Amino acid sequence: MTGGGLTACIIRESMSAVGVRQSHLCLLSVCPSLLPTGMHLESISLWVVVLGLVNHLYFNRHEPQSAILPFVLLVIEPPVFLVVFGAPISWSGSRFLYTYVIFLSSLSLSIVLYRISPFHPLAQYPGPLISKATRLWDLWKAYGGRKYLYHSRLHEMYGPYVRTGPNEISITDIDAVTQILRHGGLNKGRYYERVRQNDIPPSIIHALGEVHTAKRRVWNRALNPTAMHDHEPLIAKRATQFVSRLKEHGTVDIGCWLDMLTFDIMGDVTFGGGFEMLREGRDANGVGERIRAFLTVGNLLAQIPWIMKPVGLIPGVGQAVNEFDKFAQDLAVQRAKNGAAGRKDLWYYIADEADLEQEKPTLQIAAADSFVAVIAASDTTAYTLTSAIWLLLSNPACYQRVQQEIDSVIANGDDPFDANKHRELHYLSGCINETLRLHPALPSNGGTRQVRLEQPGRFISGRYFPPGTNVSVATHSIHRNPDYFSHPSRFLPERWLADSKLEKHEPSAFIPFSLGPANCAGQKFAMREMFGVLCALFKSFEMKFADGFDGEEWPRSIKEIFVVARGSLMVTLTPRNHAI
Ligand code: HEM
Repeated sequence: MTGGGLTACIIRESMSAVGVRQSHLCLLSVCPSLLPTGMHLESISLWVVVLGLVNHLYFNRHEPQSAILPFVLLVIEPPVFLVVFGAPISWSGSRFLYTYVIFLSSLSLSIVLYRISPFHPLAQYPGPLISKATRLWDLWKAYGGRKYLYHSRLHEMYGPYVRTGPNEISITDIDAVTQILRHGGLNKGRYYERVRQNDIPPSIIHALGEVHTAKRRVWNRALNPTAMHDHEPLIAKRATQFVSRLKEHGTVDIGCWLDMLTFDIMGDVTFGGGFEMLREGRDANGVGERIRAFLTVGNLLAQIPWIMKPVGLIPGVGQAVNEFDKFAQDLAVQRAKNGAAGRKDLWYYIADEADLEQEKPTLQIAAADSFVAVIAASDTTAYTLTSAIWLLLSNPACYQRVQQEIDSVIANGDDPFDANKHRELHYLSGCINETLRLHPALPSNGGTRQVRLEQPGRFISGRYFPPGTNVSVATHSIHRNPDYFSHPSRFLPERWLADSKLEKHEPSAFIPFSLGPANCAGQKFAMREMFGVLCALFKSFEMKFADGFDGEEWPRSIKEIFVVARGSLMVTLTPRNHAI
């Protein structure tokens, strides 16, 4: 064996020992005999460029599951290459550095040129050059919480199909969106992978295929009309407490109080109680903070799924996620210990306490799913209610009309939570729909869907989506598309009334709860809650923006973090003589 061959052999062995698979070593097995002996810097540079191109070719076909392997390879390849192919060991550090620069430059350049070239499989889709070249641009927009607004502007410029990443298309064509989300459409993509990569069991949000179907069966049972009989009194009880707590204050951040209300409701409905934020007047356990930290970090990491694992290992970054998981586990353990408190809460169904499923979930799995109820139901509903109040206060004529309607349907002393009365509140229904249209709680419908890399490409609405394409459903843009709704940016609750005169109104383009088998499991619950809370508020108070509060500024505080985070909405409440 020659000296170079022996070195290569040692390196191969030691790399195998640290877990680098044989197939990856092929990157290093460019035959030494091809190289001239006693190579000069120039000829080495050429071969390092080739090494960069070989890496691109390899990773282009084998998308990394995590950045750890590519990172290790990128760090060790240039020095290994030099040693294997006989560069003098006496070479100075600056020459090694030079080799790295050449290697990384050739690799990056080749990636970028390919992505923006006409040879890329998504080349036919229009979009900004920077988005075609790198995901870092979208990551930056997501960091500011305004990615959905940026995508909306791109759709106005480029049309219904926009390339928003090297392998990502954002879509506003509702025919395509329906095909993507319905049965047989596209699976949830790598955005949802954080949990799938870890030891944490997937919740309903992350699960795919049969696992999802089984979970969804349980959720449907937990929120069906019979189960709702148990949940509804809890909503009414908390909403009544909410009103009486508000009466103790003249001016409040209504968004913050709505957060506390929805968390308390979901604490009761899911775990038989435990948060008591309304009583304390604050989020004493930091539940909301933990959820928002978890969603913010998760949403950013998910923009580039393969960096999730290594970045998650950085202290502080993974901490938000881990703390959150532990918190969910603690609540589950507590509830399992306390029992059902005489009522069938969501835990009763999710943990299958009635033994209806073939396989009973472990405590860890049930904890993951039941905490989804708190995440999925609280911020979404609180944000929609806050937006409804903001939109009504910003449109005084609509405010007057909805108040008159509620007063005429729900007489003083009547139950504002009566579902039969809610069915008569057509204008209020229009206000809620219009809020969901203009301010969808998941502005990008959650994460991306994907044509999986290992599957054949798909034709959707007559267009080809090659394997590996991520597809983003731009709910916010769809809802504000003039092809689907007349005066799309205006708050016009009457567009939802039977006698509406507005020319364009496309109900199939109204998707705040998503579509298909993974649509919102709690849609009816959310509607019941929002009708009840708004009726209780309008019967109890006159509302106006607090003195000195700039109502027009509030929308600028809205940030997408999968769901939505937003700033304070200061409102002055004056009790009415319409006691509930
Ligand atoms: C205004 C309030 C709400 C809105 C706008 C909303 C919207 C959505 C959307 C868009 C999704 C799809 C997410 C994705 O594909 O990643 C979703 C999923 C889900 N939502 Fe809601 N939601 C609301 C309230 C609720 C409530 C109150 C509950 C429970 C009581 C709930 C439970 C769920 C669950 C369990 C899922 C996952 C469904 C599945 O994967 O099969 N949501 N929601």
